[in-house]
Amino acid sequence: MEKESTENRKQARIAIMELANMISVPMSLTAVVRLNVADAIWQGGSNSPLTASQILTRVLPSGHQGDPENLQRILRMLTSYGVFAEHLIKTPDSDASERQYSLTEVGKALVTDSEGLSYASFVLQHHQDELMRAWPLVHETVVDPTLEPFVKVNGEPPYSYYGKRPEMNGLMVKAMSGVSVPFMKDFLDVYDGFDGVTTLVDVGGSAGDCLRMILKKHPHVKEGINFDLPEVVAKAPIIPGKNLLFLHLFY
Ligand SMILES: C[S@@+](CC[C@H](N)C(=O)[O-])C[C@H]1O[C@@H](n2cnc3c(N)ncnc32)[C@H](O)[C@@H]1O
Repeated sequence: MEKESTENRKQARIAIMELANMISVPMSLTAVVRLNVADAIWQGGSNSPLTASQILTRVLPSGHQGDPENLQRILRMLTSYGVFAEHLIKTPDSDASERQYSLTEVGKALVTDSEGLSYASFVLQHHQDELMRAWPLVHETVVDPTLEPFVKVNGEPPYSYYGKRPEMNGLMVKAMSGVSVPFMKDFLDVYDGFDGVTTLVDVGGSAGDCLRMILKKHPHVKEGINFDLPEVVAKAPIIPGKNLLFLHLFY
């Protein structure tokens, strides 16, 4: 075995500490989403680097100063994971520099677009209390796989649980739209597999975004069927001029 004092061994110990503390990364991401930092920096496309104090003046109600030092700690953490770019700017009246932050391509995914969508809802959806409470039980799936952790802590499977809670159901639908709409835009630019299709079924189609976009791009598809759960299709908008069916499975 290698000697305890080798550089490799030291690096390995640091790696374990980093892994043990990994939760700080997604939780910091959730913090900036809750504070709406990405929209505050983006401001219609300017993406001008801002200090933590300047960001706070944009995200907090007037009269609330907040704690720029704590925000800066979160921003620095996420800078090391490529969400923000950090700029060291010399302050005019001293030799000191101040830290300013803009959005990287990764950070821009959190900016609300013209359709009110972004990846922010996906972040929030994944970090709701009900899901977070299930994570400490992952090891139990090895010992007894009959009940998934979510069911153990919440009493029923995720989708039926969401269905009874309009807020969770709405967040799930919004998270899916935020992820799928930009994906489908790129996908439809290159995919030609819908030629000859007249009826299309989207199984688990959520609010019907993918179906809506396909039907718009391919008018020869006359009928779309969004096959999803009752609470989900209830939130799906109608597509004018198209024969769109909303079906659901009772389980
Ligand atoms: C990960 S989401 C995918 C959403 C959508 N396809 C998209 O890409 O945006 C999975 C979808 O499956 C649906 N689903 C889950 N269980 C279902 C069931 N038993 N019958 C029909 N749909 C179901 C959920 O409501 C949800 O909309």
